[in-house]
This record gives sequence, C-alpha cells and structure tokens, in this order.
Amino acid sequence: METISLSYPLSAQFIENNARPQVLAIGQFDGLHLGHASVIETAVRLASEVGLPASVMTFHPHPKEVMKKGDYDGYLTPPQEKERILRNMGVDNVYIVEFNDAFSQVSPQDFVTGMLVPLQIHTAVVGFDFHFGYRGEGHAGMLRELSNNTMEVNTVPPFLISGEKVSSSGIRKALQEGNMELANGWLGRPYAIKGTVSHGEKRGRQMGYPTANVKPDEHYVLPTTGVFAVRVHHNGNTYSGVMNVGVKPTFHNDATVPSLEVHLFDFNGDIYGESLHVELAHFIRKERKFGSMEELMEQIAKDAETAKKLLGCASKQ
Ligand SMILES: Cc1cc2nc3c(=O)[nH]c(=O)nc-3n(C[C@H](O)[C@H](O)[C@H](O)COP(=O)(O)O)c2cc1C
Ligand SMILES: Nc1ncnc2c1ncn2[C@@H]1O[C@H](COP(=O)(O)OP(=O)(O)OP(=O)(O)O)[C@@H](O)[C@H]1O
Repeated sequence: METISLSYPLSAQFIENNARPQVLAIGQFDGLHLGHASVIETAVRLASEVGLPASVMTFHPHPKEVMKKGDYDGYLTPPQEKERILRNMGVDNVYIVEFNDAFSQVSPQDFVTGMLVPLQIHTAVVGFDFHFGYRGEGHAGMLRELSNNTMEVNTVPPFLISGEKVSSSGIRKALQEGNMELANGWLGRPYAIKGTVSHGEKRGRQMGYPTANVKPDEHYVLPTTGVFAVRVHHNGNTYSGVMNVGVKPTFHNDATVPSLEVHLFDFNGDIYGESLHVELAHFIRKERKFGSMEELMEQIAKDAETAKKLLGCASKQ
C-alpha cells in the first residue's frame, strides 16, 4: 500500500504522477468503525470487479481540530494506526489531504474539478450522509453532476447496529462513558492505544502491583478515568492485565493530565522504553480517592480478579 500526502491545489507534477483510473472511497474515517468498513469494503470490491486500484482519500489534521469546533478530543485512529488498518483492508493507495483553513474554504465544485477529476476517479464511494466542501455544502447526490458525469458514484446505505447509525462521535461518547461494549461493538475490534513505557512514580511495585506507565505515541482519544480489563501486545506476545487511566486522587490533589498505568498478569520483565499496544476490552469501575494506600491495594486486588474473570484467564490458586 502506498501513502500519498497531498494539498490543494494539486500541482501539475502531482497530477502527472498520480492520475490513473481508480476507485476512491472518501471520508474522514476516524476510528475505521464498521460503518467506515462498509464504505471501504465496497470500494475494494468494486475496484476488483473493474480491475482498478482501490484508493482511500482522508484528511489530516481532523477538520474538527482545525476548525476548533465539535467534539474533537484526539484521534480514535491516529495516522499510523489508520494506515495499518487500511493496509489490512486491502486498500492500494491512501491519499492524505492536508486540511487547513484554506482547504476548508474550497467549494464543492472546486473540490471535484480540482481534485477528483484530475486524479481520474472512475468511481467515488461515499456514505449516504457524506458532505464535503465549504461548510459541508456538497453532498453525495451532487458528486456525479459536479464531475460533468465523468465519474460514477456509489452511495453506501447506513450501517446500523440496534437501529442506530454507527458513528465516530457515538464511539467518542461511549469512551467518555466507559461503555466499552458499545465502543468496541461499533469499532468491530477493541479500542486500542499504542504507547511507550516510561518511568512512573515507582509506587506500584511497592504496592505489590508493578505498573507500566504508558505514554501514548500519538494524540489518542482517552476514555473516562477508571479501571479497565486490557489485553496487551508486546514483542509478538499477548498478555492480560488491568489498567488505571487517571490522575491518582489518592496521592495527588492537583493532577489534571491522566496517566495510563498497566499491570500485566504473569509478567515480570523490564520494559522501559518499549512499545505496548493496549486493547481496552472492558470497563470495570471509575477511579476513586481512597483513604489509605492499604484500602487502594485491597481494591486493586479485587480489580485484578474482576479483570481476570472478564478476560477469561484461568485463576491461579
Ligand atoms: C488496577 C488499578 C486501579 C487503580 N485505581 C486507583 C484509584 O481508584 N485511585 C487512585 O488514586 N489510584 C488508583 N490506581 C493508581 C495507583 O495509585 C498507581 O498505579 C500507583 O500509584 C502506582 O503508580 P506510580 O508508581 O506511577 O505512582 C490504580 C492502579 C491500578 C493498577
Ligand atoms: N454508519 C455508516 N454507514 C454508512 N456510511 C457511513 C457510516 N458512518 C460513516 N459513513 C460514511 O463514511 C465516510 C466517512 O464518514 P465520517 O468519518 O464523517 O463518519 P462518522 O463516523 O459519521 O463521523 P462523525 O460521527 O464524526 O460525524 C462518509 O462517506 C460517511 O457518509
């Protein structure tokens, strides 16, 4: 898979290098949830039917971050994670369009004639509620006409779960509420954060629960503060564990930035500086302020038991 960065307007050189008949799925696709997958899988299938490459066009940074509005609080799938998942979906090319103030002013007509037509898009695949161009004034039904009928358009119907449209904003809200069943159900996989193990305050080992302090590698959406049952991938191995996302109110009064602390079961190695891929499988409870370290330790022991049950770990007697 090739990842191609581009900005509007396209240069003559860029067009010369990249123009070729292709099937293109267009969207923000943050999260690459089941609704997005149905759009992208449609593009991959149509591309193989007509014998053309399957491409995806997405935008970076997130428009809500640039426009400073809406519910932006980080990425569900930051760029590297998005690329990894798209590669697994069988996409041939990913176009990452630089989203900035100037691009937000481009009209629907100019987006189609200045970007899609020069790239020789054979078929554009979009969701039923796709909007584009200045103030989102363009919609799926306009694409074909704006291309002067040079492009086919395939509009994918809503992907629903229990009658609700699967959406990135719904997943963000579920993460804030600790509703991992909904978040993971809509994503079609566990929500995951990739990070590097850094030095913490070294209190965990003293408490009998050593924790790896995970610094996210990119700007991920963080879930609500609290305790989660997790599966952790490290160097080709998978471990079960329990994670606290929080500000540790038992020890701090003023911390505002939550830390991610993972205790892995049946693991006792030095992993400072190493990369962990942490999947948030289940939410266990909200973070609380305890009266003493002993009370917190008792609760952590219960959390660990709960996590083991939820993850189906054989309990060691
Ligand atoms: C499963 C688990 C649950 C935790 N729950 C809380 C909590 O409810 N309140 C709190 O103040 N700290 C909580 N902590 C955070 C511990 O205070 C923290 O992990 C400990 O201080 C070790 O981290 P440190 O060495 O960086 O200080 C929890 C940690 C774990 C592993
Ligand atoms: N549930 C869905 N079913 C079908 N198509 C969808 C669905 N969700 C999004 N799409 C389509 O995928 C593309 C990318 O959409 P976008 O990332 O804006 O989706 P979203 O998840 O609804 O985001 P948000 O919740 O932030 O509005 C668009 O073409 C959109 O119409």
